[in-house]
Amino acid sequence: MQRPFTFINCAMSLDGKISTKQRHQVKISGHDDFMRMDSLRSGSDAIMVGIGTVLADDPSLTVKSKILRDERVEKGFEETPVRIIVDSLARTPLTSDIFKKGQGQIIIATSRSAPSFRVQALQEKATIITAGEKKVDLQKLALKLHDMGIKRLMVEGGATLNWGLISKDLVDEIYTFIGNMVIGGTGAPTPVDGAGFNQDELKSFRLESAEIMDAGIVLRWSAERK
Ligand SMILES: NC(=O)C1=CN([C@@H]2O[C@H](COP(=O)(O)OP(=O)(O)OC[C@H]3O[C@@H](n4cnc5c(N)ncnc54)[C@H](O)[C@@H]3O)[C@@H](O)[C@H]2O)C=CC1
Ligand SMILES: Nc1nc(O)c(N)c(N[C@@H]2O[C@H](COP(=O)(O)O)[C@@H](O)[C@H]2O)n1
Repeated sequence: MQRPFTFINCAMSLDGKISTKQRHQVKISGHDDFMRMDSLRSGSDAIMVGIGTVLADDPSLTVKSKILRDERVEKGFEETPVRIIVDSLARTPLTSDIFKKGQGQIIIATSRSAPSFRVQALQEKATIITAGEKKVDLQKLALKLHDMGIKRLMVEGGATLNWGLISKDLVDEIYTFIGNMVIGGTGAPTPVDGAGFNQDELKSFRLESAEIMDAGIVLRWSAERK
């Protein structure tokens, strides 16, 4: 299957949470880790998030460094990589920051269950890709994105989308920044939530590097294929 090279970047607390139990955003990364993330964004054809992250954090997903934006333009790319929201029911608010900041293509991936009036409203602002019946079929979406020229895809969560991609073997690398705070809370999201694997189904990743950064550490993992 021809699909983009796909990597997840996430930041978690030392107890393995990516936001509070109320899904409030926490500044886990420090300055250097945000710069590392910005550089990963800049080097990607597209950045993907789930609708849960849009509703919780309202990210813009733009490249923040002007130097990196200028470098992209010099190489003939848009300042902002393509931004993709995985949004089965087309719930993306029309007032989202993603529509206000940055430029370039925005893709909303929906399923056939999305109400047509919502899809029509979003069509004014984004390219709509329909894949799957009840929820977005991530394998089909990956194929379509590859056909559209997206060869390097950065995924910025959240917990449910990460599970959807990893459980379908669609992830090649994971960057995990581990920060120095404890968030706690039984219901607080972790880097990968969803249904979870059974004991005999676990996916393995190989540790490629570990670097002390800010008040924490960043790990790079690559998928071990069976
Ligand atoms: N610290 C960090 O690095 C980050 C933390 N976050 C946190 O993650 C939380 C949001 O995570 P979630 O609520 O889990 O939402 P999410 O961002 O993972 O979006 C999940 C939604 O994606 C949609 N989806 C459609 N098709 C899917 C499929 N086949 N598989 C999986 N999902 C599919 C569904 O509507 C699902 O509800 C927020 O609290 C946010 O702050 C988000 C990004 C980065
Ligand atoms: N890498 C990272 N470190 C943290 O400490 C975070 N809180 C997050 N959160 C995610 O970062 C994105 C913000 O994007 P914009 O600055 O609005 O472009 C968004 O995806 C958050 O969920 N990430």
